[in-house]
Amino acid sequence: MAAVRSEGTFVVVGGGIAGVTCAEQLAVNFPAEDILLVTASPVIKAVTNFKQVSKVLEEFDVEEQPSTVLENRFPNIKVIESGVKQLKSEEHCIFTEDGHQHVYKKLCLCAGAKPKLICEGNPYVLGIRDTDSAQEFQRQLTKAKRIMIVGNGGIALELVYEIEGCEVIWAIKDKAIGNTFFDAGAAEFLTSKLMSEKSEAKIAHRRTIYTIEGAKDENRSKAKADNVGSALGPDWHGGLNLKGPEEFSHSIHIETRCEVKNIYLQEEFKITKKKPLTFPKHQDKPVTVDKETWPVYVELSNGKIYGCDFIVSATGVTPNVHPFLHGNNFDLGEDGGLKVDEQMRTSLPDIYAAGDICTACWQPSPVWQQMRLWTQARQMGWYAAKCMAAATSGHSIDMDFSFELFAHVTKFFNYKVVLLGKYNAQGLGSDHELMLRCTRGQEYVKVVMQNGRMMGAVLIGETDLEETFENLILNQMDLSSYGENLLDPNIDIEDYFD
Ligand SMILES: Cc1cc2nc3c(=O)[nH]c(=O)nc-3n(C[C@H](O)[C@H](O)[C@H](O)COP(=O)(O)OP(=O)(O)OC[C@H]3O[C@@H](n4cnc5c(N)ncnc54)[C@H](O)[C@@H]3O)c2cc1C
Ligand SMILES: NC(=O)C1=CN([C@@H]2O[C@H](COP(=O)(O)OP(=O)(O)OC[C@H]3O[C@@H](n4cnc5c(N)ncnc54)[C@H](O)[C@@H]3O)[C@@H](O)[C@H]2O)C=CC1
Repeated sequence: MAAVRSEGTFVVVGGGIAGVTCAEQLAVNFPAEDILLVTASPVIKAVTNFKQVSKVLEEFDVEEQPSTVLENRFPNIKVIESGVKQLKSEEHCIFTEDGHQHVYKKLCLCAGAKPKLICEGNPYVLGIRDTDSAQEFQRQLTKAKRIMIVGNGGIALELVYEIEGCEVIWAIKDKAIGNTFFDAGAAEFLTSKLMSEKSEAKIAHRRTIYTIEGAKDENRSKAKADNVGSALGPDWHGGLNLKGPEEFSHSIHIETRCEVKNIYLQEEFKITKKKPLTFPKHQDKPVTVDKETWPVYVELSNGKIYGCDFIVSATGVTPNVHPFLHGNNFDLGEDGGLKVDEQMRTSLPDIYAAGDICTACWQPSPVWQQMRLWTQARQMGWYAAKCMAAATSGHSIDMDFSFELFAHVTKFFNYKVVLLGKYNAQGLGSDHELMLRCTRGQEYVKVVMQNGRMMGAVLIGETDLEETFENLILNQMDLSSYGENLLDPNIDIEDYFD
């Protein structure tokens, strides 16, 4: 097919939250110009029901929409559903799979990230990123008696809570669950919730088993995708039936402080003649999975070997910089993302980046850090468009307020979770203090203090403290004189600081 050369002005690559937000904002700024949104996925992600909860905290839904919906809302946006196969930055041009090329005045790369799998190319190792990979996971789960989940971040936390009717072996490197979001205290609070709520269970006759290898209370309570689609987000599992074939609700066994050493397929395993561990012995085991053989065996660094039906690698993401950016001399961050400065510019002229693909390399506010999250993808996409617009008229703009304070609101184990600032004392060294308030089964409040100032907070449950704490972190007021009263449940802290 003959190449068609279009003279686009602003080109955005990626139909996820970062790319769509960037294109929308460019369309508003330049109503008389065409904005090209080039995306490999057949649907785009749109932010709906946006709510600014407080100065920095925001909540919104995310909808998959056909690209025509976006084009109808913004007549100057043209969506091209085709993957970019090559960028020629010196020629200010991208080449798409459909044989076309598009010249840009300014380009914003928002191609997201892909799962960083523990073992690439192994058909028994699944990553979850987009709708297709989530559906493939669901399909395989319906037949699975036991799976292994590797990783201790957002996806793993959500999966262990949602999966029913299938034994789950959860292998984590750390000694407590949820290391990307929580410290050991919060992890324990959540663990007890998982044990109690799930055992009381949605359906009374179902039984839950929960064991943590190496933890103090070792006993249970009774209680393949190509990854070109956009990343899933809040409530991604809501529409999926995450149910295995068995009749119990939960059966989770956690192996702490270990990594995957080897993965053997059934045939390889027979040759090595290793003896698999059976599921840890306990009296109320709800099901006996007396299979002699499993499709795949996982050897952990603690020497244990588990057979299972498949493995979910929930082990983080890698920015999508290959292969289409190959041959361009981008500066990359340590995590492999495109380095961007405080104006969202990459190291190459007229090329910006936003969302999961980029690595923020500006001097951040003392209470902000990058995390590859939905909210940051939206904020970066919006801000990148503003920067592109300003640069077009020869200006630069001040960093957007949303980068002043890290703020994330989400849900884990059915609890509202708010994370603010240096919520895990990230980068503060030993020079900090923690204050805690915890009511089992109800709320967990932790604040991180340094020199009498609040630097971060973890709020689990309906604490109603987010707005006040957000202000206290932002204004860096000296709180030394309040001491522990700060978390006294009998003091209405909102009134205190009004
Ligand atoms: C299972 C799961 C649950 C999550 N839950 C949450 C949550 O609860 N809260 C939260 O804040 N965050 C959550 N996240 C993270 C969040 O989804 C991402 O941080 C965010 O969606 C990233 O947006 P993005 O636009 O940068 O990238 P993506 O959404 O990955 O979009 C990238 C886009 O680029 C396109 N693309 C890729 N390569 C090319 C190419 N060569 N040519 C053209 N187009 C290309 C893709 O088709 C896609 O449209 C979750 C992620 C996952 C995987
Ligand atoms: N509610 C929320 O906010 C959610 C956010 N997300 C986001 O989606 C993205 C993908 O999620 P996750 O894959 O869970 O990434 P993640 O970054 O949240 O967690 C990755 C986990 O894998 C572990 N890990 C990394 N390499 C490993 C290895 N080789 N062996 C064992 N463990 C290893 C890390 O220690 C970490 O616990 C992340 O950006 C995450 O923040 C995902 C789900 C929910």
